[in-house]
Amino acid sequence: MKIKLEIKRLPHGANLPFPSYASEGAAGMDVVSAEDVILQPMQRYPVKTGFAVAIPNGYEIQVRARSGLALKHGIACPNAPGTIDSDYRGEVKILLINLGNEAFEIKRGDRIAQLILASVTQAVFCEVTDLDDTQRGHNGFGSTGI
Ligand SMILES: O=c1ccn([C@H]2C[C@H](O)[C@@H](COP(=O)(O)OP(=O)(O)OP(=O)(O)O)O2)c(=O)[nH]1
Ligand SMILES: [Mg+2]
Repeated sequence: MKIKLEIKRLPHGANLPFPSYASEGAAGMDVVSAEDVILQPMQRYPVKTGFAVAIPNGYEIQVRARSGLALKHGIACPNAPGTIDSDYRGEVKILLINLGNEAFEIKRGDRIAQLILASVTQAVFCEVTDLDDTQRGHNGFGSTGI
């Protein structure tokens, strides 16, 4: 089953493909840049996509790096995974960082990241004075060994 997502093209997104799955079973929709950018080593930049979306209640979009760009050029999402809230109506931007040693050139239309539609359950805190006992208790951060 596929969830319908409303998408609005912005003027600078003219003629660009909307995010799409590169294979039948892909988890992420590849998203393309709406601008030419040169990302210097260690530089962060919010890359324009040229569209805005209205995500249904109960869902979010996660922005994740593309593994190929990460492996070959060190292109990562510093906020990984980026979060697009269901009530956000602004332009979707892809926050990238160049962790490589060389400048990385992005051309308008290049696939720069992938978008994953994911369900979200909101929580409400309910304060208590004591939590139930468990075998793990306070042990964490490698307490079970490597
Ligand atoms: O990679 C991203 C991450 C966020 N956003 C947009 C959509 C998201 O709904 C909004 C806020 O993101 P987030 O909650 O991660 O950032 P914040 O620093 O908490 O900002 P805010 O105070 O606006 O929630 O910014 C993007 O376009 N791309
Ligand atoms: Mg926030």
